[in-house]
Amino acid sequence: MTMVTATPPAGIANAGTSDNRNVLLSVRDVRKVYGSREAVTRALDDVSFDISEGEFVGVMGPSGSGKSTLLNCISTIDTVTSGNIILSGLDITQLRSRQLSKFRRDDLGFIFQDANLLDTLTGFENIALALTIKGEKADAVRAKVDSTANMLGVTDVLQKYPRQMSGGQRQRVAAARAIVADPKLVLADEPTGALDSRNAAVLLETLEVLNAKLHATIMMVTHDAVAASYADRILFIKDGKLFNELRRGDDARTDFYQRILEVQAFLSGKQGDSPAVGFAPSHAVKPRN
Ligand SMILES: Nc1ncnc2c1ncn2[C@@H]1O[C@H](COP(=O)(O)OP(=O)(O)OP(=O)(O)O)[C@@H](O)[C@H]1O
Repeated sequence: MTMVTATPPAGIANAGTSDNRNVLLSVRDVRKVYGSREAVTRALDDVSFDISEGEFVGVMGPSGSGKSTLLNCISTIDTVTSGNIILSGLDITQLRSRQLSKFRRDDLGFIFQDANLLDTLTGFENIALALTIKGEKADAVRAKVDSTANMLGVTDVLQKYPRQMSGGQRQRVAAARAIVADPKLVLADEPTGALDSRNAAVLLETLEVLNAKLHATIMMVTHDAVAASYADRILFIKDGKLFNELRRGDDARTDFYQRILEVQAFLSGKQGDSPAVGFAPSHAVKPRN
């Protein structure tokens, strides 16, 4: 295991040193190349940023820009070609298989597009699984599951099986499962992708609760500007590179949403004039009047 002290990435002033909270995650000069010879894809091309403890960060970008690759490298499902990913001082690109399993189990929580609950387990059992695997005592498991379920409004479905729950309830149970073991980082991959707008809003409010009340650090990949507007900060990726960063600051969510739409429009080529070309920290992109 390699312990590394996080330093700001070279060449990008203040890149992603999000605020004065402690840095939890440092992604440093990460490159991911698929294929070889004539069929090479640089899915990630020297990507560097930090995420602070307690931050809620969205990752956006056009299809094929490298969002899933980034998430997969951070979750250690995929390996980087070069560069480092440091979580709480631990360089996770250097972990071996047993350490990797422990890291995924103890330090990460996952929320996927489809809830990925186990069909043969009740809501309670699904949420409790991570704690049970860790060997926690039954009383502690019950107390943690009950309080997390209560916080996320799924107490009523704890005895139901996933097929007996609505899509929104399944996603909230999945959110409870992601957070119950108190992971350092929650990774969400298009968590609202399979939900209608009402259930999406409930899930996003759930993520807000995880972030604000339970101080969960969340990194969420999304195509959806509404979903992204719940985050504190958005990283935009284009062609495997960090293209821009937006911070919500004190903006109302609706104002932040408008600024996100502006960058999205530019990224998809629908707007001729760049709102802020290049990776620019903080409030670089302002809404136009
Ligand atoms: N296993 C692989 N082998 C070869 N190329 C890959 C592989 N996985 C991803 N890529 C390529 O890497 C690039 C980034 O893909 P990635 O899935 O990270 O994009 P994305 O931003 O998540 O896209 P989407 O929004 O469509 O899910 C794409 O050009 C993709 O074709």
